[in-house]
Amino acid sequence: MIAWERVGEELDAFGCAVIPGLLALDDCRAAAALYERANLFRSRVVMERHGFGRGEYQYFSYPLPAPLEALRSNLYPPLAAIANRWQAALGLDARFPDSHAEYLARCHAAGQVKPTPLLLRYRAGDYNCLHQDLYGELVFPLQVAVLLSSPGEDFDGGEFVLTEQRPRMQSRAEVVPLKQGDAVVFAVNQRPVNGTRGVYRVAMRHGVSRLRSGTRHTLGIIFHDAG
Ligand SMILES: O=C(O)CCC(=O)C(=O)O
Ligand SMILES: [Fe+2]
Repeated sequence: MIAWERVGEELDAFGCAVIPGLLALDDCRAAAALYERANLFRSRVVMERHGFGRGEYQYFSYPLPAPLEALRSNLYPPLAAIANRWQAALGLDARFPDSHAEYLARCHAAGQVKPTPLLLRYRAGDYNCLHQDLYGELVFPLQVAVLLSSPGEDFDGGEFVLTEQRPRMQSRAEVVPLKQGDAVVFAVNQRPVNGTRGVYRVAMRHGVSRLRSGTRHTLGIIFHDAG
């Protein structure tokens, strides 16, 4: 069982929350091994070629592997409830539908048809520059990354980091400690913050610090599709 109430509170307070042990260790190993199965993916990105960092990732093709499809659609409804709370706090009228199938139908109708779940692979010296996974007008405001490798065992360094850009203020950084199988839920872009003079928005970015040794795999679950 996922403690969604705590996850929601931490997202409200910090823009990120950990779900401990979202995947069992066997499932982590199985998911990381998919990286070698080129036929499962629609494209491969070598980060250095684009100035995104160092390391690589691949976007899955549709149909997604069944466990990934299930994870994406099962995580969506509780996250949509949080996202809708954020929409209200920001004074925005649009609401996210209850099911991921409905949300994807909206993405597809808007021309965002390409699947966005991805597997990432980092080796010694690799890193992922601070970024936002925006792929078109439709943006689901929360996303999930699952650490598939074991820190201190499979790799060292390579920490998940977030920054929060506050209006006319200095940025705040957050390092998220993860164990193998843990997931981090975080804001894709903007989130509401309660200030003394009402709600204001901050913009988040995420990335990964330099790997000191070993190999690190992650599974990224993004809920909007790409144009
Ligand atoms: O490797 C990571 O921990 C971050 C992956 C990432 O950028 C993502 O899932 O969008
Ligand atoms: Fe990302």
